[in-house]
Amino acid sequence: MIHLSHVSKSYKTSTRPALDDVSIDVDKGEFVFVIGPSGSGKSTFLRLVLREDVPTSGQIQVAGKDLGKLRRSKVPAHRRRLGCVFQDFRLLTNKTVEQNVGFALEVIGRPRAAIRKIVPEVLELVGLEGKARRLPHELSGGEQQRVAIARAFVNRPLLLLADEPTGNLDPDTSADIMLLLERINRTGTTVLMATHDNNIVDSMRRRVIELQLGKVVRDESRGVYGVGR
Ligand SMILES: Nc1ncnc2c1ncn2[C@@H]1O[C@H](COP(=O)(O)OP(=O)(O)OP(=O)(O)O)[C@@H](O)[C@H]1O
Repeated sequence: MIHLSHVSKSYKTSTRPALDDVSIDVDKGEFVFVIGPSGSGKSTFLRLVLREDVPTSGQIQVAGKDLGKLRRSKVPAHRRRLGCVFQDFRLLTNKTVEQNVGFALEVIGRPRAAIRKIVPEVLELVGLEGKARRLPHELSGGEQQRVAIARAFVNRPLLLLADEPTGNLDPDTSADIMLLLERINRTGTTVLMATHDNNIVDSMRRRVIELQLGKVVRDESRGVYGVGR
């Protein structure tokens, strides 16, 4: 699903590379945590997979596509095949829950009748039935993240990228969000999640890729966050 081969990324204004000769393979259906201290390159990794930025050297393939060969005009289509969830939810504040989710279908040209059918199904999946008409500010943080997950998942993406999705949530709400991401993973969607949350990583025992100063220092199946961090 994701294949990185000797990928390095240097930002113009930085002295050391944000990613330094990183080679990683993630298979379809895996659930992978990307951990590491602040500045270790986690977000950079996710941004390269999303093709929000390009590597300085090395090759990246996502879902069979070589991103280095992807024409600029095909980048939006590539991004739409992936789902993304962020720490700060990034909902459209003036749109209701159902409009936020429906919008993801509108932009890919799904007919109105299909949108009317699919949106309630996805809202039920994330446990937000009954809240479709609310605006984001009328929801708790955990509910807002559920909307963001519903929006990311409504196109049934092959891959869901989550950058610190529980970063703004309390432990109980975070655990609920993780149950939801697990459920999405069980549908066959590959999940790649950057996190600082040691409790979540330790309780889920999934693959852990640890970055330090832009290098992979650990890649373990059924890993833990690590001692003393
Ligand atoms: N747009 C940018 N321009 C210059 N340097 C950048 C840019 N984005 C990130 N960096 C640098 O690249 C390195 C990796 O940053 P990145 O955001 O990928 O780390 P991270 O592991 O996601 O950190 P955090 O956990 O704090 O989100 C850092 O040294 C950072 O300062």
